[in-house]
Amino acid sequence: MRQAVEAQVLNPHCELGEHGLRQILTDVIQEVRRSVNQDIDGAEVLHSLLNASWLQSLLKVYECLQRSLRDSPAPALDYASGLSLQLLIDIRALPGCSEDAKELYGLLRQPHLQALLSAHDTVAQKDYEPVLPPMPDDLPGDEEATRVVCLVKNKQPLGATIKKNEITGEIFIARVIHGGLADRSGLLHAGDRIIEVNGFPVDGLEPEQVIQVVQARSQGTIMFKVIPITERPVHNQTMLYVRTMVDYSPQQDAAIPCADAGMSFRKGDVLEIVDQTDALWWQARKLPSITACAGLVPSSSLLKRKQREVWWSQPYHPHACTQTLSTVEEEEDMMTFDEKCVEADEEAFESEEDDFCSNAEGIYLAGFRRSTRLCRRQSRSTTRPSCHTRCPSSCSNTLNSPYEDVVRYQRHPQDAHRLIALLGPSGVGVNELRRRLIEMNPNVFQGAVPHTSRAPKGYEESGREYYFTSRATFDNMVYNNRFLEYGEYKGNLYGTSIESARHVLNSGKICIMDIDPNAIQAVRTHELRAYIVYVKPPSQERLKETRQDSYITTSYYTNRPFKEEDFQEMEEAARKMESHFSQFFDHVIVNEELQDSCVQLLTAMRKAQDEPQWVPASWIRPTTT
Ligand SMILES: Nc1ncnc2c1ncn2[C@@H]1O[C@H](COP(=O)(O)OP(=O)(O)OP(=O)(O)O)[C@@H](O)[C@H]1O
Repeated sequence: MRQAVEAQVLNPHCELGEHGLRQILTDVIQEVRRSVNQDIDGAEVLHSLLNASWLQSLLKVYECLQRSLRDSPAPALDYASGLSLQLLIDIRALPGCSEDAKELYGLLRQPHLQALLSAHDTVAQKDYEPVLPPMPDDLPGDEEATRVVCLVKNKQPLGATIKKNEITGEIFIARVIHGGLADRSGLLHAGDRIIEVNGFPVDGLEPEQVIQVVQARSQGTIMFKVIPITERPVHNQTMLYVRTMVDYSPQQDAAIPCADAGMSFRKGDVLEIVDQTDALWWQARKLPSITACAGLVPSSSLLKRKQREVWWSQPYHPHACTQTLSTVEEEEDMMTFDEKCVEADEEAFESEEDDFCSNAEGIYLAGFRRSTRLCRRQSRSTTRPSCHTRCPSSCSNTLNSPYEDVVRYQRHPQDAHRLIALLGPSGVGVNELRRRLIEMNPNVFQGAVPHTSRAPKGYEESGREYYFTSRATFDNMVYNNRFLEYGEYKGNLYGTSIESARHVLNSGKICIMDIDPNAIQAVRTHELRAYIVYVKPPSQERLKETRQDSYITTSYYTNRPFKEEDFQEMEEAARKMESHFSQFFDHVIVNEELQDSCVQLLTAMRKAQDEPQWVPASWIRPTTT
């Protein structure tokens, strides 16, 4: 009896159709998922859910079902359309019929009424019930021991992997993919033993042969006879969201149980981990998710292991680890049911150009010092670093872990603003954009005032152009990890301190800084909650067109127009920056037209402060390491 009921549930004729209950349920799930992803205020979610039209429809369906269960309505007759036909014949045969009879004749002939009566008869005769495939004759007497599961396959994969017990030759379901057909049926589980597929006994077959049997029917009903696993493990899955720190391609991973069930990702993608039961292979969805079906991804420990292996094999290409993922021993015998699957001297600069400029209202654009920028550039061009960054305690963890735990975060209007950190290859326009933004909105944006060990000039004021400190004090601040980044240029020390950024944020303004990529980790902290904007150069052609009247800051005393090789250098530097750090970019602006880029930057700023964003979980739940 139970087998028959399960088989009925899976039969396509029993479904309510594309726009029926199933569709409503799918909409509900999507809607709830969207709301959860948005992480908006709980009351708001509840209110919109309760008001939603799909929920009303669902409740109506539920009430009708309840009423029908309670009243068990029985049809007065199940041949209403036949009766109406008889009536039509009788009325037509009447010698002189009344106006009422004529009206009744006209009504009964209406196609809508005939369709209604026909539908009535179908329901009354229970003609809608599924036509099941005949039950196998040789079902064992012990009804509980086996289960017959009919799945209606509509070109989509079945979403399960299988494995063979090499000693007994028995075939088992290895895993069921979340959201796949098998999972949605709720009738197949990891550990179930498959006895037959479409009437073919599968014991002793190779997994590939089982797959061939399944593939023989790409559409329609597929019948499995299984012995359900006796004790299904109970897993209390916690919702986990991660940002990927590496690229992954299942097609290049020989160890994945089933490449077709795998999910590729690029660094920076946010994944929802829906299943962590397997220590090696997790199931995940990429956000924002458009498919309900999850995919296999390596677990954190497995991915770390893969990274280490590549590190050892290619010690001079630290970032190649993410491209060639290979060796890990796996369930060799794992197969899927699916298609193909088997499981400068600053003085000179300053006198020449107002690098440190103030506008008519006396707005000081701190942090634009050429010396700091040149010190950074010098650091990049020499093997001996002259520019250093602070590494917070969580930094090494983030760098080592292929997945960073993230949560949805929206800044509370009363909280300090998030720091905005701009970065990009030298010459792309980071400082130009920052300068324009501050000049346009001096009450909203402000730079962090840098520190220097050099002596102040006559017109300079400490805390305005720079914080002037002695070398010993500067060294002490370095020792105490108080700089986000610092470096030496022409014998003087320059740096931006955490306190300086904090000072701007505490004043209620948005602190906007340009940083070296190596300082990303230093600003991605619980306190500063940096929003990283990467300024990307456009194509070489567009660079040539847009930078015709622009001047590059060189390490010499004068600026000069851009040359072809500057653009090439910029492109190369951008490529490297993206390949090493793109996972940390919250927003990317391709700096073609300055005006457009400014607007884009302003929009990004607003989003960063006012809209929910994925941020490291440690910002919300700070660790005490
Ligand atoms: N979209 C653009 N169109 C035309 N010129 C631009 C554009 N963006 C920036 N520039 C110009 O390019 C030059 C270099 O820009 P900027 O000084 O901002 O570079 P940067 O990214 O800060 O690099 P660095 O820190 O090495 O100086 C400036 O003259 C600036 O006005």
